[in-house]
Amino acid sequence: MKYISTRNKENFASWGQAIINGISKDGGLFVPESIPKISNIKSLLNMDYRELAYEVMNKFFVDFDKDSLRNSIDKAYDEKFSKKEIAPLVEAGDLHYLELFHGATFAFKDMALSVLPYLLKEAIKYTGEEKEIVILTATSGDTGKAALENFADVEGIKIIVFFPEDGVSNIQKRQMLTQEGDNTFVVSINGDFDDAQSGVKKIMNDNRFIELLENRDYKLSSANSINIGRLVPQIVYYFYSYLNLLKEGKIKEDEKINFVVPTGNFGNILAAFYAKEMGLPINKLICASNENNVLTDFINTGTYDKRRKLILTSSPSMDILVSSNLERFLFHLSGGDDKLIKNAMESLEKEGKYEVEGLDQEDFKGYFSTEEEITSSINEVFMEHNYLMDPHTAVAHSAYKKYKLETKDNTKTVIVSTASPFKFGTKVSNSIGIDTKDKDDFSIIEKLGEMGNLDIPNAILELKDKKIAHKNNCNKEDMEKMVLRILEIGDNR
Ligand SMILES: N[C@@H](CCOP(=O)(O)O)C(=O)O
Repeated sequence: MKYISTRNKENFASWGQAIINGISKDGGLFVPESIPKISNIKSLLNMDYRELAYEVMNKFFVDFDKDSLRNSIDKAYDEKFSKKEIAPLVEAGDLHYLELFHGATFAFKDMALSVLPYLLKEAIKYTGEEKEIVILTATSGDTGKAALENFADVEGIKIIVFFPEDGVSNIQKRQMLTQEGDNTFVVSINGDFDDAQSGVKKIMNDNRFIELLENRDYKLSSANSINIGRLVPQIVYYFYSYLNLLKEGKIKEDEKINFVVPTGNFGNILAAFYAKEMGLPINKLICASNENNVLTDFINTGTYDKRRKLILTSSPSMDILVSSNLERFLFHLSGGDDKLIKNAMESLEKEGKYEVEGLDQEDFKGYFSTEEEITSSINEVFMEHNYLMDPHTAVAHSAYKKYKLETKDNTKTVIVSTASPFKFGTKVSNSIGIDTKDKDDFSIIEKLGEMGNLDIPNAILELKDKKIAHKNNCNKEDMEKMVLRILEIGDNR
């Protein structure tokens, strides 16, 4: 199977090149030339997470050596995950929560980033790439730590993470700044997530910079969801949760279900779209945003307009105005119209907006949640069902309530639960009535654990005494210089 660029179908890559490059040289994103199908979903019923991951990923990476793929999956989804199911489905009231935060860094990013290092290593073998890989990552909190943790000490790979100095939670920041591993580098930037993400994309498309690095035997790659190697593993848990409902007799064969996905960069919900296209019976995909509601507006009007101020919210992983993966979605929806995508992306770059007409977005619904609504969702679900949600999951819960009110749809619904409440202790605590005034992050978390009757993960408790290992900071304009400094390359251009 070939991977083609959303901005020029003539630019294509093998799975290995697509994973190593992360992004196409024309600035587009790699997509599979056709989305593979799984015709007999029921035949997957008794598979565990690893077996299912193999079935799904093998469809996308067809000429990946089969044993190596199985091996990569087995090594990725092991005891790093604290639940044997890897992605448990928890029932609370009439909803099911697909918990994707039981990996090493307590956010859904572990679902793909625990396997990406293995995929990348295999891609290096497959393509014969000889340069040292330098992974650039932009993060608003969760991706950064998951990428650092999973790539730490991987031979032949360096990882540099850029995060907005004031745009992540205290725990997320501490998780990143205390990261060990000689190949890991963390840089806070004086700017927001969009600055970090556009800075990384700019670097990855700067031919002179790439040449400078290549002359020093470095090759750039990405651990963000612009990399197709991030998206394919995320498709698995949509199948897994559906099959769980089926196995438990909660739905009948072929019965359609809804997923509500809190999303900023549109990667998680795009993975759900791929699952649907592969044949998973999905009714509606409900796209949940926080007050940075560009996606809600786009789904409701067909106009994508980033000309607004980025709002710092209690769900920082979604504080994004340029949602990268929408580009892939539009490409598929338009039947692969690369000209349309190129024009739309140019218009976004130059004018800050684009419009698309006549694309059938029927399967998607979009809603956003305010801070007050997030608070009341966390409170309501805790008081009624004793279930504690993090603010991102609460965004999804609150979006679902609006959907339900508007449509009266009774389809069985899964809320995609993307992070542990302990990463966002203050907001969650305040929402359930814990007084956090003058308390430090760790005493807040302890109280939250008590109230919620939940074990606090050791890796979170240990953050308190861990040494700060990274102190780099730069202006958003100086990200290239920072990369050169980290790689100890002089710039004589
Ligand atoms: N949600 C983000 C922003 C980057 O998203 P990604 O899925 O493209 O890596 C984060 O947690 O950093």
